Amino acid sequence: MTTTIKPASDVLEKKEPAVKSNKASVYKTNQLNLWYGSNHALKNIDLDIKENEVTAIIGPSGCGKSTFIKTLNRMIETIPSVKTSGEIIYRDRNIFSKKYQVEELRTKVGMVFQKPNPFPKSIYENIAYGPRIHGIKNKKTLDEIVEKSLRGAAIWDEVKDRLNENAYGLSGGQQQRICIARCLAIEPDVILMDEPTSALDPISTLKVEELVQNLKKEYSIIIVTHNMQQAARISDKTAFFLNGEVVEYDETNKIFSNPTDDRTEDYISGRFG
Ligand SMILES: Nc1ncnc2c1ncn2[C@@H]1O[C@H](COP(=O)(O)OP(=O)(O)OP(=O)(O)O)[C@@H](O)[C@H]1O
Repeated sequence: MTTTIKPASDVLEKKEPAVKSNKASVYKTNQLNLWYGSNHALKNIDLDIKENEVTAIIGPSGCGKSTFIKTLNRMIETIPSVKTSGEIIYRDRNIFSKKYQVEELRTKVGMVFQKPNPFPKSIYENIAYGPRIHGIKNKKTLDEIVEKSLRGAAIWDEVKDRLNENAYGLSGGQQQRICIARCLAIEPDVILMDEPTSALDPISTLKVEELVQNLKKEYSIIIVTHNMQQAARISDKTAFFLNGEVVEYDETNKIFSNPTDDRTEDYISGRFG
């Protein structure tokens, strides 16, 4: 019997990037580091985040999830002790470049926070506020934007007859969808969500999760969550952060069914965190 010896090129394992996709990138981070004073909170983060997907950021408390997501829209730079190195490329431009105006970035990248934070204004004014700031004054146009945004956030039917009431009179879950509608009103490209359902009851959580799934047809969504079932349910890709590093970044199915790194396995199976 003869044995065929394969050429070395066939035998050597080709090193492929963990996440392959033909979709365009919305964000690419290259060797991103961030320090709060001497605390090295983000370490050499290289992530390629694709458009029209839901990307979940998971990991134990203090691993840098919120820091990372806030860095993506430059919210973090308001903290005086913060220093960064590396690049964040958003649609082909480095957002750390001195020429990049933060206001421009914020029109493209909306953010939804852990606690619903509507303005103490009417439901209508909450949504019309952003477009007004961007110079839209025509009442009919504003009416259309308000309706479209509230429909987009799956809350139109619940509030259409009370648009002039204060948004504070809504439930927490409704307020969070108002905040999402407020975000949609400026027609962003990306929506960043920092634990958007952690203050909500299970039914409101489900509504927001369904909404996120629908929104990815038009937007790219990056969501920080402590809830691993949520990450598994709604995201396409998952990045597992630990001590400021990305341990593993891959298709969500892969991360939750067959992770490559033992630390990912330990975390998702509840052995720590
Ligand atoms: N404003 C700040 N000033 C100084 N250090 C901070 C600040 N915010 C976060 N840190 C530190 O940066 C590290 C990462 O914190 P971060 O809030 O990003 O973690 P996280 O993964 O979002 O945690 P959690 O799940 O508890 O919200 C921690 O060591 C934290 O103490």
